[in-house]
Amino acid sequence: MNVPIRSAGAAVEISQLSKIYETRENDEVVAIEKVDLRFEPGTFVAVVGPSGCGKSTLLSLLAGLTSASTGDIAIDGDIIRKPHSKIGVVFQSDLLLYWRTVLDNVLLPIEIKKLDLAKFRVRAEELLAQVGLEGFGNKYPSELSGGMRQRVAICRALIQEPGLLLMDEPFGALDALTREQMIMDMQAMWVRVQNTVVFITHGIDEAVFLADRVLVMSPRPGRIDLDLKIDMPRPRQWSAIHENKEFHGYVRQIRDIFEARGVLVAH
Ligand SMILES: Nc1ncnc2c1ncn2[C@@H]1O[C@H](COP(=O)(O)OP(=O)(O)OP(=O)(O)O)[C@@H](O)[C@H]1O
Repeated sequence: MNVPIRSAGAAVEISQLSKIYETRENDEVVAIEKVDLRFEPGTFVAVVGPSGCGKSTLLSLLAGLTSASTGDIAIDGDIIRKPHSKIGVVFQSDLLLYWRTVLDNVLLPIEIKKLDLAKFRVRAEELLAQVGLEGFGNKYPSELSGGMRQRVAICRALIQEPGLLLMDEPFGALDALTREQMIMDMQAMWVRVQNTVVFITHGIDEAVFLADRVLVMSPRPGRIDLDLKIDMPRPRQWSAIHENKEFHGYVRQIRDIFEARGVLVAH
């Protein structure tokens, strides 16, 4: 029996969310300050902002890996205080276990939760096939390229059909050509799965290319400076995007915010 690939996107409600870290010197670092956001189910949200503005903190709060200082986050009405099966996470580093095969890495969350492995094996194989890794299930991570390993990490995050997929600079460690391919594949994957995605990146171009909404965060303490709706039809073509006037208009708006804030952005 085939396990459906499409997950129902989760609704996300963030209310008055703040995170204050205490340093070893007993100083307080306000990483996120009173953020209110709502993501409709099935929205692709990209988050950009200067280094240290609190992007990873926001993601970690959404993942239930860090506790909030004030406010809360609800996923389909459930308040998140710890990791949740409706949430999948992909980090910059693939974090695969080198002694497990590709298939066993994808199935790791199922094994940990003691769910029916046989049922999820079919889904794992389908997911691998969809990201171009058909027949790679028995390989080990060391036999794969960086881009292939990151695809495996994405399959692992999707294995439980999470309504919310969190991605923290997932293509940041890849070379330029692999990154372009991954951006196109990410679009294709998301069009199929249609879950809610929060995608953190330093790349304004990949944010605008992939997202329905781009959130621009201010320098610390992180607040939302701009909430930009990206109204471009899909599928979007990476090779043609740089000739697209609408694309440039969105990129310009984001750069203007950064420049007004004195944040340097690469050209
Ligand atoms: N565990 C911690 N203890 C103290 N301060 C922290 C801790 N984690 C993060 N910070 C501080 O909180 C702020 C936000 O950090 P965060 O990693 O969320 O930023 P970021 O936008 O993801 O940065 P980058 O783009 O460089 O990855 C920074 O000033 C950072 O030094």
